Amino acid sequence: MVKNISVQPKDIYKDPYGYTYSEMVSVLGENEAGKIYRELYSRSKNTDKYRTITIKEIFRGVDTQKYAFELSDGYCIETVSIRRKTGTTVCVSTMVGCPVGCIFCASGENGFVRNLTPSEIVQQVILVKGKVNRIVFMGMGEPLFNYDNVIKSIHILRDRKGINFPTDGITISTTGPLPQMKKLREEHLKIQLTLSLHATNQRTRDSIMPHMKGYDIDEVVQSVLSYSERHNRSVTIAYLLIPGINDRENDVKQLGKWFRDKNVLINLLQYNETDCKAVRRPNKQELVAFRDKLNKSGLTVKIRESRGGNIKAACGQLVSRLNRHNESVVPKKIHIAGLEKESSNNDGYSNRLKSNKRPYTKSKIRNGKKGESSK
Ligand SMILES: C[S@@+](CC[C@H](N)C(=O)[O-])C[C@H]1O[C@@H](n2cnc3c(N)ncnc32)[C@H](O)[C@@H]1O
Ligand code: SF4
Repeated sequence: MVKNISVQPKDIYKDPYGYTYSEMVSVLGENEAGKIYRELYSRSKNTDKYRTITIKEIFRGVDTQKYAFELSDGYCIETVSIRRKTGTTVCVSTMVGCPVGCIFCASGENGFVRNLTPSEIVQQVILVKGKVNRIVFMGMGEPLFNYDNVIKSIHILRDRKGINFPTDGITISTTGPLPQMKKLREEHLKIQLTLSLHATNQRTRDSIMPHMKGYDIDEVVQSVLSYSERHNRSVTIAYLLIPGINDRENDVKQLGKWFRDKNVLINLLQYNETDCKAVRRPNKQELVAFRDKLNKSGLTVKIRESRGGNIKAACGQLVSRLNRHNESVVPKKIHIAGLEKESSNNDGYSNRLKSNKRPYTKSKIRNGKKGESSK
């Protein structure tokens, strides 16, 4: 039972999109913010206008846990916590679904449903167990397409009167929409930035990241370099190695041309399994060979260690399985630039399965009591 709650729910929830800035700060300043959230939720769960989130299920891996959260309107999101020697990293979601529809990522398979509010983003950090020392915006959704709410959530997390989270420990990973990249460059926020590039020419990028078609690849690259220069810090280029698609000599050459002698780390990603049949996971030798070629052309490269694959918690595997009516959303087949992919239309609703089949079992975590997932 939480004592001394100085702020009543009705005072806090003024904004339908979550707490206002100062109100959120006053809640987090209570030092027991997690408990308070749960208390507020238990008082308010019968009404839809309070945008609290609640743990529906926890999937446990070795050092990785995946949280399925239920939102107040019945949608689900997933969040991952990774335990490291130095502390816990939380990988937060910014949307239900994703409009970008990258062919290799499960998060965009059912299209975009809605943006998360600042409070829904912040609550993911607070409800996760462990001492969080890194927050990465690498869960479901494209953070910069939910720009205002993501920035607001960062202001809340870093507030001195709140949990005072160091901005340095926050990373945004983005596909690089240009207007938002320009805006981000001008923010007084020294966050870490990762650009999900994944290709070295427009045609390839368009075919694997369909919604980014309108953005010139060269300008996207220049915008991340410009962020690096303005803030005098290293940026990361995420490059998902897809054999036969983006692993040619020309790709090595172009990456060298763009990033040699720049303050850039290339992060090579290995495909984590989703339903996409058009992408093959490279083996370790292929990854190492590509890394060596990049190294030879003067680039700093790291192979990203992937965790949580056994509980579908690795990059690109997070999904929102339920719609607002708690029905499964089932992907249908579409064709993108000759590449076959499982996906649905963009509204996220019309492929509802009218059956009662639910991918999640009923919550095993009730009233703070946790249990093993059935997965
Ligand atoms: C899920 S995204 C979320 C952040 C943002 N939407 C983005 O694309 O950068 C985080 C990272 O996971 C990568 N990713 C997506 N699907 C993947 C998969 N199946 N295997 C490995 N990495 C994947 C993305 O390219 C991106 O670099
Ligand atoms: S990789 Fe990122 S942008 Fe692409 S569909 Fe997944 S979440 Fe969206």
